[in-house]
Amino acid sequence: MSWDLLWSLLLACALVYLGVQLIRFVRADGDLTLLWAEWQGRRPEWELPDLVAWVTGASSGIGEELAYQLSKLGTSLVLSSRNADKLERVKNKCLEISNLKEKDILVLPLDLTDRSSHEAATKKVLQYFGQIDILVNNGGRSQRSLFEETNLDVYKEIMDINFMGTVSLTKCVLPHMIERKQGKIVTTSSLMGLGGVALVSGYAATKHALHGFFNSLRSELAVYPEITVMLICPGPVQSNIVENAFCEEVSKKVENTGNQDYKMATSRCVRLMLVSMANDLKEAWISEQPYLSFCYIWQYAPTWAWWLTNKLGYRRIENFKSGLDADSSYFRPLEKKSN
Ligand SMILES: NC(=O)c1ccc[n+]([C@@H]2O[C@H](COP(=O)([O-])OP(=O)(O)OC[C@H]3O[C@@H](n4cnc5c(N)ncnc54)[C@H](O)[C@@H]3O)[C@@H](O)[C@H]2O)c1
Repeated sequence: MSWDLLWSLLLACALVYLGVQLIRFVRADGDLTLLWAEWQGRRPEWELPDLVAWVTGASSGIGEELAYQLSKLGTSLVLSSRNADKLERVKNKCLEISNLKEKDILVLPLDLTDRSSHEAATKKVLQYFGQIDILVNNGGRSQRSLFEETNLDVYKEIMDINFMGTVSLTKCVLPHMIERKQGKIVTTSSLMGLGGVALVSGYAATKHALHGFFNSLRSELAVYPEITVMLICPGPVQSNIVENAFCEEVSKKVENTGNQDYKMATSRCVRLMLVSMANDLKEAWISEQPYLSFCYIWQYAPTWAWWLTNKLGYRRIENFKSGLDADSSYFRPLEKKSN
C-alpha cells in the first residue's frame, strides 16, 4: 500500500472519529464533567443504597421521580412538600416499585416558607433515621410573567420559597453533617441560575442567589472534604413547573401552560442527577440542545450570547402569549418525549 493511500485512510478515520464526537457533543444532554462521570464514573447503584435522603418538593415532577429512582436503589427517604396526601401517594408507589419497607420512608409535610418549622422537622428526621446523608433542596416554583406587569410581591414570595426556604433548611441540616464530617447538600437550581431569559426575571434571580450562596458555602466547608455542595442546573424538563408557576400576581395562576411533551424526560434528568450525586459533582448542567449550548456561550462569549438570547427572548414572549410553552419550537418542530 502506498503512503498516500495510508495517509488518506488515516485522515478519513480521523474525520469519521471527529464527526462522531461532534454528533455526540451536539446531542449531549449534560456538561462535559457529567458526561464523563456517566461514562467512566461511579454508578448510583454502587454509591447511593443504604443512605438516607431528604427530598423536598417530592410530591410532583423532578422530586417525585427522584423518590422513585432513589427508592429503587434502596435509599431510605424523607419525602417533603406541603401536601401530605400527595406525599402518601408517592410513598405508596415507592413501596410498590422497590424493596423498601414502610419504615424506610418518612412522609414529612413541610412548607419552605414556614422557616420556623424547619428546625423541628430536622429533629424529627434525625430522631427517626438517626442520620441525613443527602439533603435534596428541590422544592421550588417558577415564573411566567414580564417584569413590567408583575407585582413586587411575586418577587418577595418566589425569593422566600426558592432562596430563603432552601437556605433555612440547609442551616438546620448542616450542623448534623458537620458533626459527622460527611454528607451531600444537593440543590436543584436551573440553567436560569447561569443565565436569564424573558418571563423569568424573579425566578432567575432566586437561582442566581442560590449559586452565590452555595458557591460561597462550599468554600467555607473546604475543611470537610466529605461534605459535598452540589448545584444541579436542569434545562426544560417535564413536570408541573409551568402549571405551578407564579405570574403577574401572587394569587394568579398561569392561564396557558402549553404542551410540555417536547421537554427532557423527567426520568433522564433524574438519572443524571443521581450520577452527579454518586460522583460528588459540584455543578452539573442537565439539558438537551439548544439550551445546553447557551451555558457554554454564556461563559465564553457573553456579548454574542446576550445578542442571541435577546432574539430568542422575543420568541419566548410570542410563544407564551400565543398559548404555547415559552421554550417551545425555537429551532425544530415539537417532538413528544416518552417519560
Ligand atoms: N421542570 C423544569 O423545567 C425545571 C428546570 C430547571 C429547574 N427546575 C427546578 O426543579 C425543582 C423541582 O421543580 P419541578 O420541575 O419538579 O416542578 P413541580 O412544580 O412539578 O414540583 C415542585 C415541587 O416543589 C414543591 N413546592 C412548591 N412550593 C413549595 C413550598 N412553599 N414548600 C414546600 N414545597 C414546595 C411542590 O409542592 C412540588 O412538590 C424546582 O426547584 C425547579 O426550579 C425545574
